[in-house]
Amino acid sequence: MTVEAFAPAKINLTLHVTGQRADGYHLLDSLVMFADVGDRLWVEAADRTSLTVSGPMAGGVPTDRRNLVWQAAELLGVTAKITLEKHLPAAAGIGGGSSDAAAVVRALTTLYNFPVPSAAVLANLGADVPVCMQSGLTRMRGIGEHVDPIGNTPNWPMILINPRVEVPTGPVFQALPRKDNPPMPAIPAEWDISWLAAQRNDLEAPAIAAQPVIGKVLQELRESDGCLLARMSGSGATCFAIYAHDDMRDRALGQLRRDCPKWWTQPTEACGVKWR
Ligand SMILES: C[C@](O)(CO)[C@H](O)COP(=O)(O)OP(=O)(O)OC[C@H]1O[C@@H](n2ccc(N)nc2=O)[C@H](O)[C@@H]1O
Ligand SMILES: Nc1ncnc2c1ncn2[C@@H]1O[C@H](COP(=O)(O)OP(=O)(O)OP(=O)(O)O)[C@@H](O)[C@H]1O
Repeated sequence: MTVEAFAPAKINLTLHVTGQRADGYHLLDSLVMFADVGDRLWVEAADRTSLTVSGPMAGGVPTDRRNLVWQAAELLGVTAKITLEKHLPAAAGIGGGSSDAAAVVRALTTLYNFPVPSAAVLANLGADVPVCMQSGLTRMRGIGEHVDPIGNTPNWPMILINPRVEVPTGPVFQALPRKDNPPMPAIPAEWDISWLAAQRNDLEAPAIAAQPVIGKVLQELRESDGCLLARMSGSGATCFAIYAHDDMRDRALGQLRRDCPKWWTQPTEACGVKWR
């Protein structure tokens, strides 16, 4: 039997870095959503593990045990034939590898009728893997192992945009001058985009220092008509923008594709259906 799985892009709507553990990992307070764009996977039981990677973003993605999907099978103690179709750019701050790993954990636990490992165990694969087991809006804390579902993601018209520079996560965290920044306040029951705009991504400044083109992406988005909020996701370089209306989003997208044809640009909305 082959189990098909969808690995949606993870978007950090906010990312507050609030401290650092003795082992160097940073404490986070982040509001996370999942988009309707992502990678596709097919998983079936096999005598030994194999991985085939295809798709428009397959270039440079490891096809051996360096790939997080391979490590996900190892964590569960099983072997599997995994086919991965990459649509998300790698090292992009939208959880590509982590979302793929979470999708394989979901597929293999379904296939073998295994219990899903705890968030603390899944975090050993990557700090973003526990949150990627969720499908709705989620508050993530600790280094990523504390996940609290908040509810459905509002249906905003959005753009995801990556200027095609890879940003490794570790060095961006290390370049952060202050580790003890304020956490997010309590999320009001009636929160909206202006509340979101008052929050932060603390990794934005060090990521822009490493890759100044991220500053240009944010400026282009913020200057586009109807843009209510533009911010970087994760450790970058992917940024998101939320628009007042679909037609404004579509106009901005058309303009960005004409002006910056080499950038990865995707219209998106919240991933409304569970993982499919
Ligand atoms: C920036 C985020 O994308 C926000 O969602 C995540 O915190 C990163 O999650 P991830 O890519 O799954 O991270 P990992 O693969 O576990 O860690 C990569 C590197 O990022 C740094 N790292 C990661 C997560 C965290 N809470 N603190 C850290 O300092 C560490 O130097 C680590 O060696
Ligand atoms: N399934 C995978 N897809 C993409 N890259 C992978 C995968 N598994 C391992 N990698 C390796 O992990 C590195 C980081 O890629 P990934 O897409 O996980 O980005 P990320 O920016 O760390 O995500 P996050 O938003 O969690 O910080 C890549 O450069 C690649 O070598």
